Amino acid sequence: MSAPTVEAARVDAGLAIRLEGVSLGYGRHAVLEDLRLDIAPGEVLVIVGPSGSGKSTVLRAIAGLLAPRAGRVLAEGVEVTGPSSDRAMVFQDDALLPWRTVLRNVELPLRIRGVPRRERRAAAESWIARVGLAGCEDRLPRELSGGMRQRVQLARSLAGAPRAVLMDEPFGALDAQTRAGMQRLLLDVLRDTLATVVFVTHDVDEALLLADRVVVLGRREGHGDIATVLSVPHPRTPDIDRAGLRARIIEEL
Ligand SMILES: Nc1ncnc2c1ncn2[C@@H]1O[C@H](COP(=O)(O)OP(=O)(O)OP(=O)(O)O)[C@@H](O)[C@H]1O
Repeated sequence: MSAPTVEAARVDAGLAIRLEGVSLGYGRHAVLEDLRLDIAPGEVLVIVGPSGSGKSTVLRAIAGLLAPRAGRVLAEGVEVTGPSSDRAMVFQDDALLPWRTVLRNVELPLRIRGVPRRERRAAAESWIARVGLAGCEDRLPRELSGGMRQRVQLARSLAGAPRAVLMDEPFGALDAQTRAGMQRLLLDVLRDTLATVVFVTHDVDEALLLADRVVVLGRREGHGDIATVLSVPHPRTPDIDRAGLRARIIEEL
């Protein structure tokens, strides 16, 4: 049997993700209960909510890093029981391997998929150029700025052609200008990928800029620790009442 190629690794559809009555927590601490959410293939779904509302916890469950206490997380109808290269994570903290160069970090998901050396090098170089880092292939992560390291993370997560990209405050540590540049870059690269994106942020304006749909995790009176979910439709139409939508999200927080 021949080794898989980049072509074979490329997917032509985003992942459909379903949270079916999912309850999540740590030890005796319940974080969320009976969460129901359908994320459509190719959708950019942004989760906002106050600190501690469980945004990262939901993302971990979708990534297969945290098992639900009740209910199921389904990817394409199949229960998620662990991590998969189909679902790539991008973290706020720098999750690059510090001893590997930019090129070798970006190549990693392709190597894991068994893509032959020459092909994975070409794909990694093309992604590095795509995120504006051509010429930095041989640098180590510590030789890069925070914004550049996030670009490498983005390139690495997309190089493996995942069907879903799960992003946990990826731009949270960046200054305002670098952050705005990364948001533009993300919108640009997402146009060319069919991957489903689940993006966690504190920032309502970032949510409105990136999202097809925004989910607000918020605490409601009488629900104690248990958060509820509110979906705000956000069609990409020029006449959308952004101010009204923003006010509504802030009201729910
Ligand atoms: N590994 C863990 N062990 C125990 N409790 C945890 C763990 N991770 C998170 N928690 C708790 O679960 C709750 C939800 O945390 P989570 O990180 O999902 O919230 P968040 O909305 O992402 O917060 P933030 O915006 O501050 O990152 C919090 O009360 C937190 O203290």
